[in-house]
Amino acid sequence: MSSSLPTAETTSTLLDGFSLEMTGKDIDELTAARHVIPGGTRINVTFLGNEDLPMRVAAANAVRDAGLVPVPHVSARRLRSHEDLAEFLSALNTDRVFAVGGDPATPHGPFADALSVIESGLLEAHGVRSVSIAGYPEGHPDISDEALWRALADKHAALAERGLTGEIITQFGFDVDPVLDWIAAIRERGIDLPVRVGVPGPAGIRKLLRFAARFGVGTSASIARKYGLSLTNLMGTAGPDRFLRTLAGDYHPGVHGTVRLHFYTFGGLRTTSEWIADFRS
Ligand SMILES: NC(=O)C1=CN([C@@H]2O[C@H](COP(=O)(O)OP(=O)(O)OC[C@H]3O[C@@H](n4cnc5c(N)ncnc54)[C@H](O)[C@@H]3O)[C@@H](O)[C@H]2O)C=CC1
Ligand SMILES: Nc1nc(=O)c2c([nH]1)NC[C@@H]1CN(c3ccc(C(=O)N[C@@H](CCC(=O)O)C(=O)O)cc3)CN21
Repeated sequence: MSSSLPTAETTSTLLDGFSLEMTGKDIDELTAARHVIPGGTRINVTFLGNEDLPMRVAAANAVRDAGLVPVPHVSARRLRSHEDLAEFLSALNTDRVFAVGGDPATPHGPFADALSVIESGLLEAHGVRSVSIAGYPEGHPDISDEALWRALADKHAALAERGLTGEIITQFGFDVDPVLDWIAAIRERGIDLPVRVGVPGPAGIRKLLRFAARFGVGTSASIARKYGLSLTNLMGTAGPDRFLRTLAGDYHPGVHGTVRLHFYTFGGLRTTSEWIADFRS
């Protein structure tokens, strides 16, 4: 892909409609960040092992009370039963969710993958109208590319059959090239869902490398250099400015279709929100 220089306009357009992510423990962060987050911004709320239902519902309600749009995660493998899912959805009272497989190596209940949550019918039965699904430009450490491609096609078809709108949220990464190559590949496979490119929010280099290692995200020396991650000065911080400029420069609507941004905040919802406000100004 020929790298072209991004204009301020293409970079700003790319940032339109960006979404953020928080965990159930980040409500104070949300309150602190509220003044720099545009009204109506979507905020994904994680579904992690160290959170419980009341925490997840409280976080989603805090997002709504702040005039923002919660997108609660539903981690298939962490659900203990159909009732567990039904109880969660009725407590959330949300019209959109992010349905994701979940990190447990073995499912805690009847759902082994996001497709089975979609096919349960429980989402639309509880008022959900839009379902985000996960995407892996760089593959997944424990799942074959073939399984990921098949699951993506099955989820895309299942959403269409059920009249549910959707989008794809990609795993964060530090290298734009595999992201745009992957988006071009899904378009060739007829998957036209909007793609929210996962972007690491600004954070300490040590923290970025720790989460990259935890989630199987590539941080080779060449990728680190491209991103501006110094692997020697681990005391420093790094933001996604180069990543976003490269993405804006190499993005072609005719090839890649609708692309937006999803910022993973790693506990830094306020830092990320302020960084985005500065980057846009
Ligand atoms: N923001 C987030 O929370 C994100 C989480 N993930 C993680 O990526 C993995 C896959 O998620 P999806 O793309 O929604 O997959 P999926 O639910 O569509 O499943 C795709 C295929 O991988 C298998 N699979 C799913 N999770 C697995 C796991 N933890 N270990 C082994 N096999 C698994 C499924 O059985 C299925 O065959 C999950 O572990 C998920 O937690 C990925 C991206 C972002
Ligand atoms: N495979 C996979 N599983 C995931 O759960 C996952 C991904 N990928 N991709 C990116 C997002 C980011 N995720 C997370 C998970 C936990 C924290 C977390 O523990 N945050 C702490 C503070 C962070 C710190 O300071 O270390 C918090 O309190 O929010 C953050 C992001 C979950 N996500």
